[in-house]
Amino acid sequence: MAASPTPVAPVRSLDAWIAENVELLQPDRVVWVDGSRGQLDALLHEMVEEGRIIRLNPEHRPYSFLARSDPDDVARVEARTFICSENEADAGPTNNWRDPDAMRAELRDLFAGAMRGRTMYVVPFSMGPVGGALSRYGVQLTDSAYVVASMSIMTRVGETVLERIRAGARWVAALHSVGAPLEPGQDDVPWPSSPTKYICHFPEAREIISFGSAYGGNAILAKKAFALRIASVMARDEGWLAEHMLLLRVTDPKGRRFHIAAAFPSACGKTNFAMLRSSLPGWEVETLGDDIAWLAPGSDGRLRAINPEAGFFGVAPGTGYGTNPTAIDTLWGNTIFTNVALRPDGDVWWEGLTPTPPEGLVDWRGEPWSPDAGAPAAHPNSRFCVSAAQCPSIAPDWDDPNGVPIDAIIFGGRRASNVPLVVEARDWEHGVFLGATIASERTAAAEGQVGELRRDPFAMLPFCGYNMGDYMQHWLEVGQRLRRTGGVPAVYQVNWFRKDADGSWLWPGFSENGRVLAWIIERIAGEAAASDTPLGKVPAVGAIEYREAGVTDEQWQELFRIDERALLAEADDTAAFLDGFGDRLPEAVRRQLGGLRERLEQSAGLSRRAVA
Ligand SMILES: Nc1nc2c(ncn2[C@@H]2O[C@H](COP(=O)(O)OP(=O)(O)OP(=O)(O)O)[C@@H](O)[C@H]2O)c(=O)[nH]1
Ligand SMILES: O=C([O-])CC(=O)C(=O)O
Ligand SMILES: [Mn+2]
Repeated sequence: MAASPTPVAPVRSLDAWIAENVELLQPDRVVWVDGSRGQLDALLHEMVEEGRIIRLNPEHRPYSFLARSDPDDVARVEARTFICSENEADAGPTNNWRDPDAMRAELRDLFAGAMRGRTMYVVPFSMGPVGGALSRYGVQLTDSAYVVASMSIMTRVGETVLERIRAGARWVAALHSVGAPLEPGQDDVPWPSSPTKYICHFPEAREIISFGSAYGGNAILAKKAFALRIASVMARDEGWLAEHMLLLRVTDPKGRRFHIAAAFPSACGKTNFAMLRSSLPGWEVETLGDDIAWLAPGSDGRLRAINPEAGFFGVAPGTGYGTNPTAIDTLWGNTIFTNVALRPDGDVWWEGLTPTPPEGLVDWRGEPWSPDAGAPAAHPNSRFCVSAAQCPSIAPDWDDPNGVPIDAIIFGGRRASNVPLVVEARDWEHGVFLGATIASERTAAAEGQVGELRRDPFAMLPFCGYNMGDYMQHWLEVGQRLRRTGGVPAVYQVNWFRKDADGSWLWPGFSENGRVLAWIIERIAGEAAASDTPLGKVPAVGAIEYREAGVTDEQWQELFRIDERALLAEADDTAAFLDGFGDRLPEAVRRQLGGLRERLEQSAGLSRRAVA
């Protein structure tokens, strides 16, 4: 039998891979994306003409567009996301696994003829500045013009990358189809997609195959699929870290500069923190990245980080002048919005942009909307896609290929109870434990029940390309290596989302998070006081001026209240979660849990005695 063309054969050469996929997918035409403004302009114009996107009123929002997705294609589909490693154990208990050969066979059937009636775009892209030591290349084939336009904003696309690949640089193969071929005479829809969805990763082959969705994290394959899932495997093999982290530089009133990387789960505040305007005078934050960081021990012995992306794919709802003015100033134009509401004047709106909605809105589905509709006008996971360079707080050297040296790593999550506003880890091993045991309430960033508490280790639950137990071990090893050179960053845990008994936020968040950042920096500089708790060190009395943030003494106490009984119950839950990793769980993580339980028991005993 003649070898059938397959999207899944080991990649021989770029041209052979494309030729095989053209034969299998049968697109009407193939277009190479060259990264030029002219080509992107023409593509966007064509999409407007075809009714796929709406051009916003240029008087309000120049060169900006609104895309409305299929109502069944609005978020990442974690249940349809697979790590197809050769051994199931290498995917680990937190990933869906499929046998790579079986998966490839199934995908081959799905992809046969999948691009009939459509254009196959060839998108060569670089994660990180082209030519940078930490940068990596990829090529995405896609039949979605929306994905091409988004990739052009989110990554460095085009000729310069292609030259590197032609010169022999390694690259990741990323195949994508919306899975909606057009038969002759068949009418198209604005957002083609398929009810059958597969987001598949082949870690050993460094390959991605995505079918059926055009939504961000499922389809802009440079982002979650490459820069996190495949890159985390590369990082494991090569001794670095690929993380779901924002990157920022903070300059204190004395003019000293510090660099922070922070991992919060999806829709838990990375973009907002990366663009922080601190309420504390004299503290300046510059943005380096808002979602993904690649970190590697540098020749200077420190952990250095780059933002591999070139744009922001940010959550719209909740973004307003009162919360994130920098983001609002970033979005003045040149932006692709997805699933936000449309105003009658041709501009956009979403919940939180202004305190009250304007009259005459059209909702994200394209239906007339009024405040009594009983559902938000913008989808809770509606997004903006805009170039990083357009952000007023972007650091002038944000795309330095050598990255920045990291002083502190912060882990966060969305927790109504139990987790204090801020905690300092006792050391790196304790910090790894804090990262490994993050739990967070589910958000609209993925399909599923919003609000449900789940474990999200390192904010990487949906993004780790291998066994999460091995991943914890890898973190411990990177720390050991940095310790030898004196470059271990400090580690902190934050929680902006603790609530009181009535369900109101205890902490105002946003610009007031600058007070927490200042305490962290002063700790690193050896200038701020802390007190010990069973969870780690917290700000000493007077170390943070919370009253200036409008927080009462009672609220402050509640923000740091340690409920030993609830925390011991959570520790039991943590033990059950960690047991799931079996012999892949590092001993150090188990030891940390033991230490936490001991400290909590002791503290509970002390308070019992105090009461008696
Ligand atoms: N209450 C409160 N809400 C916040 C805070 N920071 C961010 N949010 C809200 O949380 C939501 C998500 O915030 P983002 O900054 O977009 O989250 P992200 O981590 O960048 O999300 P992804 O792009 O999904 O990875 C938005 O609705 C924000 O308004 C905060 O300090 N307090
Ligand atoms: O991947 C997406 O669709 C957006 C994102 O940043 C996340 O979910 O963390
Ligand atoms: Mn994200």
